[in-house]
Amino acid sequence: MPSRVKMRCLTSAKRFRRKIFPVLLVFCAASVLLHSQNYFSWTMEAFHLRCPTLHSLKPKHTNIVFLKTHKTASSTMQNILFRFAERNNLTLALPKPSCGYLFCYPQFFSSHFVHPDTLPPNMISSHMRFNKTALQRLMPNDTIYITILREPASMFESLFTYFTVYSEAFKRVPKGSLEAFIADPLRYYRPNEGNSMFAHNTLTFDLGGNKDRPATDVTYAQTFAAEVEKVFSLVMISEYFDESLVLLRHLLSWDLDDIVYLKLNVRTESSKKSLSPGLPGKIRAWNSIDAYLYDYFNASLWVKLSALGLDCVAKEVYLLRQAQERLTKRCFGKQIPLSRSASEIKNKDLRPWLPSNMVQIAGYDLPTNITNEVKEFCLKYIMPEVQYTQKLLQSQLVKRHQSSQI
Ligand SMILES: Nc1ncnc2c1ncn2[C@@H]1O[C@H](COP(=O)(O)OS(=O)(=O)O)[C@@H](OP(=O)(O)O)[C@H]1O
Repeated sequence: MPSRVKMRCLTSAKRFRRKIFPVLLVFCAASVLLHSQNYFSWTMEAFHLRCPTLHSLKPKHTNIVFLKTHKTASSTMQNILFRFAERNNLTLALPKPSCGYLFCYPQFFSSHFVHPDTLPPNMISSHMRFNKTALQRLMPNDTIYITILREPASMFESLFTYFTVYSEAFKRVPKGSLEAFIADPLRYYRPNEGNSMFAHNTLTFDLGGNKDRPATDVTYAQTFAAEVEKVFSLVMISEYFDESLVLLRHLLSWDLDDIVYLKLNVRTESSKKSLSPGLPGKIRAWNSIDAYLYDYFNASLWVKLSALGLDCVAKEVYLLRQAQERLTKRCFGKQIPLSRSASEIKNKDLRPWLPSNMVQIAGYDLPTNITNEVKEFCLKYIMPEVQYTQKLLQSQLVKRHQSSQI
């Protein structure tokens, strides 16, 4: 070979090696990440593709009030917060035993309802009737307030079925007929009797508002929505749960693994009633303040999503769902989790609380052939609210006891 040609070959070989080296490096790094035990984090790289970069140096926000509204996917959201609090060694304000697993609802929240050994808190997320002043006194100054709403017709159908035996109004209705109730609600509803909040504008009540203001008082609904907006940095929407979580992740500078979840507190198909045409409109009219709030915050959710970029949101939702599929495979060995009605679940700690035997709530059982490490990991995702609350209270009491002995 002539020496000039030889020289050219050697130079291009060097150039090739120089080019291939970074490619190989990237490939190796990707494959190490893919096969590492860190299940979800690798997707974070892809995350930044179409999204405004998260301020990676900004610490994750940890001081949070989540107002847990009724029948809105709030148990699923609470489970996300419970796991986050545990992983990050945070203090969660929990109800004192005499309040049950909620903060003496339906009374307005008071710091007297908090178990003293769960103070001072970083987070609070159990059912309560919202009381801004009491919470602002209890929580750190930089606390971020979040809540969740659901479309009023499907929410009311869920409330009606779930609280059939708790609400006097619902109990009065012949044959437990939702149609009969909504045809003439004032025949069955008494505003001042126990548990009346499950039968009229439940979201408004949970948010601390007046559930019984007349539907004609549109100014009340408008003023109330504006007040809620001033306090809550994010109002999630149950129908767009994953999109809401993307906003939450950006608001709090959290990672993808922080928002991965499995659905909790889902009724079995046999416990759901379909709504005949015309019924949703009547339900909205009866719950007119809730309907106003829902429309208002659904619109503001989409303004926020658009500001983040719908492309970015779609990408993150896709990655979240992929992470969920991997979680499901890891915990259940297949694509679809072992969801079953509460009575069929072998492990008592995994049976969701049932308000009566007239409604069936699905929960999860774990396969028997998984390692203890996987079991420990998966249990947290599927543990129902009551059992997880007890577990967290126990572990916070132990921690408090240990630190008082040092
Ligand atoms: N991720 C997600 N997205 C949308 N919807 C979801 C999700 N997780 C739970 N759910 C539905 O939320 C309903 C239960 O709500 P809550 O957990 O707030 O109920 S409770 O008040 O705490 O009992 C319950 O609704 P119904 O099944 O119609 O009763 C659940 O199916």
